[in-house]
This record gives sequence, structure tokens and C-alpha cells, in this order.
Amino acid sequence: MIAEAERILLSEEEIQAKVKELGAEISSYYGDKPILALGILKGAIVFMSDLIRQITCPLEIDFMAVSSYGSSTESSGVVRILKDLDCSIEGKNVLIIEDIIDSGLTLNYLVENLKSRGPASVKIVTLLNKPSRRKVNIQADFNGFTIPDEFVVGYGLDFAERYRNLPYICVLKPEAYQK
Ligand SMILES: O=P(O)(O)OC[C@H]1O[C@H](OP(=O)(O)OP(=O)(O)O)[C@H](O)[C@@H]1O
Ligand code: HPA
Ligand SMILES: [Mg+2]
Repeated sequence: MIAEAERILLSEEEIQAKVKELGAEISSYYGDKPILALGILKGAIVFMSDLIRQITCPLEIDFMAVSSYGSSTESSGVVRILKDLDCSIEGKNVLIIEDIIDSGLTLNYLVENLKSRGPASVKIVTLLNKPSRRKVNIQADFNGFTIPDEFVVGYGLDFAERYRNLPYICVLKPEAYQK
């Protein structure tokens, strides 16, 4: 464990077991229908790269980059699209892949935006869910772990762009957030 961590919330083994379960659930839900797996940069990249290898359906990938946290542990409330999709999603089964749903503001904005582009369906998979912090009513279709109201890092999740490379998810010591 890194020195700045107060405690590990989810170990590498727990995460990998959950990713396998989610992959199986998603594969059985879609069967042989093709999916467009849409990763939300940057946080989702680690989860996405593990999850898509556990999905057996025909699959394409694309990315959108959005940001609302910056160097804070609170959402600014303003969701900015920094990179849009490369391709049209008309008629496609879009599966949004997120690392975390916290206030819900990011996904609420994204789902509305994507639905206006004529996809066959839009579903959401998230590794982490923090329901106690929700500001808008949005839920994932496939959920990994429900976590308490604490800011977490690792496995793609950052604080001020750091810690995305940790293979586990942890809570930092208070002084690490004040730097
Ligand atoms: O439900 P919300 O309160 O909107 O929070 C969830 C979003 O916040 C984080 O993204 P961030 O804006 O930090 O960008 P990043 O993925 O590049 O770190 C995270 O990856 C989700 O996309
Ligand atoms: O707990 C969190 N950690 C990192 N990024 C986040 N974005 C929303 N919530 C979080
Ligand atoms: Mg972030």
C-alpha cells in the first residue's frame, strides 16, 4: 500500500472478481447483439480494459472525455466535453463504461446527450456507485460495488490526476488531499 493511503477499500482480487461477474452479466444480457463500448475518459480506462476482455459479445470501442472534478474532491457541476465520439451511434447498442457514479451529474448529462443521437439503446455499467451523494436521479444498469461517502482513488480514479495506476482502490490520508 502507498504511504499516502489511509486504508484499502477494495483489493485487486476483489476488483478482478467483480469485473469477471460484470462481464458475464453483460455478455448474457446482450447475447450475440453487437455492443459499442463507450469508455468515459480518463477514469474508466483501467476498468474498461479489464471489462471488455470479459465480454463475449461482438464489440467495438469508442471514447468520450468529460471532466467536472479537476483538482477537487467536489464536482464543479459543469460537465465539459473535452473529446467527442469518433463515429455515429445511430442504431447502435451503446454501453457506457464508467468508473464511478457519484453526484450523477456526469452521466445525467451524457445519457441525455447520447439519446439525442438516435442509438438503439443506451445502458450504463459502473464499477463504483456512491448513492449517498446523488444530486440527480440516475442509476446504472450493471453495478459493481456500492461504496460509502468517501473520496477514493486507484484503478483509474484520480485525485488531481494522480493514483490512477494503483491496482486497488483506497482512501487517502486527509493530508494528501490538502497538498
Ligand atoms: O457522478 P459524478 O459526480 O459526475 O462523478 C463521476 C465522474 O467523475 C469522475 O470524472 P472526472 O471529472 O474526475 O474526470 P476524469 O475521469 O478524467 O478523472 C469519474 O471518472 C466520473 O466520470
Ligand atoms: O471518489 C471519487 N474519486 C475520484 N474521482 C471521483 N469522481 C467522482 N467521485 C470520485
Ligand atoms: Mg477525476
